[in-house]
Amino acid sequence: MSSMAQSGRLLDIQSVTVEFNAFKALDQLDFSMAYGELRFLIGPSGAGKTTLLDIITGKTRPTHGRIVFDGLPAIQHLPEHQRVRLGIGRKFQTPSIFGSLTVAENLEAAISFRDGLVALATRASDKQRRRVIDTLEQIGLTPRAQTRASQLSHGEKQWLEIGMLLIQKPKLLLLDEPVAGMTRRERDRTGELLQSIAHEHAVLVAERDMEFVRRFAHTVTVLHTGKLLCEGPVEAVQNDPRVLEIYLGRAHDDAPAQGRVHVAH
Ligand SMILES: Nc1ncnc2c1ncn2[C@@H]1O[C@H](COP(=O)(O)OP(=O)(O)OP(=O)(O)O)[C@@H](O)[C@H]1O
Repeated sequence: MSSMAQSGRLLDIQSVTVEFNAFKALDQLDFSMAYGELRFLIGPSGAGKTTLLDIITGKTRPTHGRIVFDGLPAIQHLPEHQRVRLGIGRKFQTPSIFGSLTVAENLEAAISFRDGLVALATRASDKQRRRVIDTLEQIGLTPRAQTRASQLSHGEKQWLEIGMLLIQKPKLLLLDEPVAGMTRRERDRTGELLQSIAHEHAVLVAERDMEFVRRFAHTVTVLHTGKLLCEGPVEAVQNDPRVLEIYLGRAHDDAPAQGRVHVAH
């Protein structure tokens, strides 16, 4: 077992800076996550949340700094597809599912994505079928297994895509605003799903919906101007004077500021 694995750290971002021309979207950022941890990432618009996800997946390369993942000392040099193979999965806001295939067929197709193969033409093995059945159960879409993906509701499409990532067994799952556009009921089910998949997979969620964060987060990291402003349990973070200050006075939907901090559950 590697020393990273022994230390319990899956991801260790060390002093990472991302410059766009002279502008620093991330500024000497240190950030780490443990194996199987569920972490929420918040911060005002432009704080660097998406850029942080981008440097983990390899979409953006850091100007300076190092990224250690699962014991590998310098993954910042690796291209995106190699990071997928290491176990880094990402879900974007717009689902990338195959509308003409059924839910089960989408999951079958996803099994092979991580290895860079297309298995649509090949028949699923018993083991793969078992994985499809288990994943359907996990994402709550067993009754929809034979439904064409194009017929699913917005929330169901999002869960299917999460399932398509889970079936690839990522060590780290990155989600960008997973509950955007969802109904209250769908948001609740998504929160429960995220909590149920953590432990087996580490999950990092960039989120603006503060009510959702308050309900489902344990540990929260707050970014501001590309730096880590504070980190800790959600109750402490939402009352931290530095956090209140960056959101105060902003007529912003994502403000966790006064009067909105203590939302009844
Ligand atoms: N490719 C790019 N070129 C130039 N500037 C960029 C680029 N990508 C991001 N930025 C800038 O970097 C800063 C951080 O952007 P980022 O998208 O990471 O913030 P964010 O916290 O995700 O914001 P939001 O909540 O609005 O999505 C912003 O000021 C943005 O304009």
